[in-house]
Amino acid sequence: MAPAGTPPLVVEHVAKSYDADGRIVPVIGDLSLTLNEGEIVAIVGPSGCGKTTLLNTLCGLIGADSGRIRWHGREISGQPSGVGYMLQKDLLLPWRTALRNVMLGLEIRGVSLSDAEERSHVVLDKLGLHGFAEHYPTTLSGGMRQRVALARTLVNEPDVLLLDEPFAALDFQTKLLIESDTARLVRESRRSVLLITHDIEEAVSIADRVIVLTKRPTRVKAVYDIALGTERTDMIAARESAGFVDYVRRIWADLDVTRQ
Ligand SMILES: Nc1ncnc2c1ncn2[C@@H]1O[C@H](COP(=O)(O)OP(=O)(O)OP(=O)(O)O)[C@@H](O)[C@H]1O
Repeated sequence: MAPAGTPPLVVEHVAKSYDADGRIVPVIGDLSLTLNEGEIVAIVGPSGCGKTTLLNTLCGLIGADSGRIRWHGREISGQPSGVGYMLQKDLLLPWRTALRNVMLGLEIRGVSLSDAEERSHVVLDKLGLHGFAEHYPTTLSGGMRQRVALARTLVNEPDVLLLDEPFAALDFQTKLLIESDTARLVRESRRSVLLITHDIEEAVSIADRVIVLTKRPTRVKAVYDIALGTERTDMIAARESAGFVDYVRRIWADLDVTRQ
C-alpha cells in the first residue's frame, strides 16, 4: 500500500509518437502532471493535440515511448486497478435494462447478483434515476443514459475517474445538472478525477486545477489553480461567481485559437 499522501497519479516526462505508414507523428512531446487525492483536474487543449492519446496512455491502453507513469506510487504495466473510464459515448448495452447495465462490472467481478443489484440501485438513486432502473437505454433521454453510464462507472468505486469529454453531447441544461451531480458524488467520496474537455467553462466551473496543453506535440502550457470561493458542487453557482469569467478569458487566450 502506498504511504498516505501519495498522489494517485504522477506523470513524468511522458512522450508518445504514432507511426502513420512509416511517418513518425509526435503527439505527446514531454508531459508531466500530478493528480492528487480528492482533486478534480481538467485538461484542455487545442483540437487534435493529443488529449485522448494521453488518457489512453495513462490507463495503459497504449504504451508510452518514454517517461514514467506512477499509479499510487508504482509503475505498472497494463491497466491500473481502481480506475474508472467514461467517454462521450455512453456505450450502454441496449438489451440490458439501466439496472443491469450498471450491474455488469460487478457481475463480471463475481459479486453476487443480489449484492450487485442492491449496490446498483443505491448509485442509480443518487443520480436521480429512481424509478428508471427497469428502463431499457432506448427509452431514456441522452442525459439519463449518461447518468446510467456514470452510475456504471461509480458502482465499481474507482479511486480515480478518467473522463474523456463525457458531457460534450448533452444539451446545456442537462450538462450543468449532470456536472453538478458528478462533482457532488466524487467530492463527497474524495475520488480523484482527470477530466478532458473542450469546454473551458466546464473546466473552470468543475475543476480545482485546469491544465492547458499546447498543440501537438503536446506539453503543459499553463496550470491554473481555480479559486472561485463557492461550493464546487453547484455548476450554476460556480459559473456565476466572481473570477469565473476572468479564468475563462485567460485560458481561452492561452489556447491561442486563431481563425484559419
Ligand atoms: N492510432 C493512431 N495512429 C496514428 N495517428 C493517430 C492515432 N490516434 C490518434 N492519432 C493522431 O494523433 C493526434 C492526436 O489525437 P487525439 O485523438 O489524441 O487528440 P485529441 O486532442 O483528443 O483530439 P480532439 O481534440 O479532436 O478530441 C491526431 O493528429 C490524430 O490524428
